[in-house]
Amino acid sequence: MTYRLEQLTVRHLVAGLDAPPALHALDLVIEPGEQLALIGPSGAGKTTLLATLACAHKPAEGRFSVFGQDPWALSQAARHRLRARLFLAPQAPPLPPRQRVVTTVLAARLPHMSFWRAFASLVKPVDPDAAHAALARFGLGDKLYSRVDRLSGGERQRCGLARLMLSNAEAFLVDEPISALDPALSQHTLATLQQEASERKATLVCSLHQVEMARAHFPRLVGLRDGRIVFDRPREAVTDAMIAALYENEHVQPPAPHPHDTPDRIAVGACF
Ligand SMILES: Nc1ncnc2c1ncn2[C@@H]1O[C@H](COP(=O)(O)OP(=O)(O)OP(=O)(O)O)[C@@H](O)[C@H]1O
Repeated sequence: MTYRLEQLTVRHLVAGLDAPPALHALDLVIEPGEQLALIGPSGAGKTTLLATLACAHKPAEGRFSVFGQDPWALSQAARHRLRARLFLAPQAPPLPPRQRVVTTVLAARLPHMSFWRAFASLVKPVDPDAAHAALARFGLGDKLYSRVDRLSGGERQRCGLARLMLSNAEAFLVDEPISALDPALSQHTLATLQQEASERKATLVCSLHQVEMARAHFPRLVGLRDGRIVFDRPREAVTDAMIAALYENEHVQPPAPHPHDTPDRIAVGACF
């Protein structure tokens, strides 16, 4: 299996001290090639869970295995090798602003290169065709030689996903990949990610705020709230009532009308 979490609790460090748990006693098993969406309100723990699956957070309690190994029982070098089999795509990828897109995308291959080849590739991209092909899958083929800081937020997000295409990862951990995209691009982007994962038989775990997209695209939905798994079901078994309960009381109240925005005032204003 790809992941096994048993009673896993994760805390962030705040000012050097343990904060209250961001994830509480999670039990989760993810098989190779599975595609699942993490949904839940803001602060539910989706990003923390993805980072934990990427071996970026050491759990405080419980048992955790990736490809049958406990990463935190391994040497640092072995854990590094294990991490190279995983790819975490953050919502806002930290891409070097002054770099060309081609160099940034090809950086996905750095963990698998020798030091000198990696160094040389930073000076002169070694395989621009591969970078172009990966970018083209997200509609960004024409941005190959653009500077990263000239990309829009949505383009930067897709640039991060193009990196994923060039990695050798066996598990894709993708955090809100469509948060900066319009509906048509969102559909295309999710379909591209899912197709790549299927072809490689890679595991795909994707957090989404767009619940209907999650229900439409993913066969398994995991609902998180307050750091706990509220449900973990095939999509057919997830009802509207379960979704409503997951997000209950999470709606932000609309702001009170401004005293000057009364209909009278608007009508008067409209005369000018
Ligand atoms: N670096 C951090 N340091 C301290 N606490 C953190 C840190 N990152 C997240 N948290 C806390 O952990 C909890 C889970 O946050 P997380 O970012 O995982 O939620 P999320 O479901 O991804 O939220 P969103 O949908 O808003 O991105 C929250 O209470 C959050 O305040």
